[in-house]
Amino acid sequence: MSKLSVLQIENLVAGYEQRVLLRNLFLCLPEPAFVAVIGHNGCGKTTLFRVLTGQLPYQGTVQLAGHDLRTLRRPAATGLLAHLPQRNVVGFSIAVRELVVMGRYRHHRFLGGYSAHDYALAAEALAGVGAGHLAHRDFTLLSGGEQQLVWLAQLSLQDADVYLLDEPTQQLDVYYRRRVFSLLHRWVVEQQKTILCITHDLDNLAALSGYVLNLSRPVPSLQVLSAAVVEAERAFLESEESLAAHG
Ligand SMILES: Nc1ncnc2c1ncn2[C@@H]1O[C@H](COP(=O)(O)OP(=O)(O)OP(=O)(O)O)[C@@H](O)[C@H]1O
Repeated sequence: MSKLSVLQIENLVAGYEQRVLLRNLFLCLPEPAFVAVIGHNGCGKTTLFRVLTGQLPYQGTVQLAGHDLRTLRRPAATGLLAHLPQRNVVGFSIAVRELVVMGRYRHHRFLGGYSAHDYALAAEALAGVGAGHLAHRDFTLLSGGEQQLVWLAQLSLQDADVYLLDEPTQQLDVYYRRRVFSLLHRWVVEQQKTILCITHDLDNLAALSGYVLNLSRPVPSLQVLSAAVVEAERAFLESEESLAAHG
């Protein structure tokens, strides 16, 4: 193989005090790729993201675009990684377009305002997630689903190599759920991004191309997405056997 994997994980062990959640995980992500990270509640999906964003100590090796994760102080600031957490709260009134344009923060000069170009990109990003009409609304007054679309628009402006999304469709209705998955698919195909997306929304996965990583499996590994694979993983997650293994 001539090209380094954008994300390479070897023998990763991580968890909390008495509880190891990720045990000897190996992962070599092809680039670009869409990876659906699935598994039971509490199996360690968000914990994996906490490792990748430098919020949790771990054993083993994690390489991001050829850099040892331990040597990267702030992967987001260098454009290697962008992260959309499960809960993102804003405690003050702010216009949607002002929140979205902050996705351009790496291009922003200290004490300088955002440029007309930045705002044009923010408008484009909002339109891309189907939320162009929300640009001038107060973010804090939007519905949970509308807020989630705004976060996705902001994320798309960060222009990172690897995107980590923690249940991005959680609060969305059926139409927007499908729309978000096809948007993520476009980021992979058109912009060559690599996306790890935690989701419980198995219904939308079968139609996508990419991979699934089931962290409830005793030895999780990347599997190529297909209707048959999604059904097999659903059956595994619904089985008593898988719950017993995880309990
Ligand atoms: N700071 C912490 N200290 C101790 N235990 C924690 C801590 N954070 C999370 N946990 C526990 O670790 C387990 C895994 O949590 P994690 O958030 O990774 O699950 P998850 O797979 O993302 O689940 P869900 O699908 O419900 O979001 C849970 O049982 C959780 O209670």
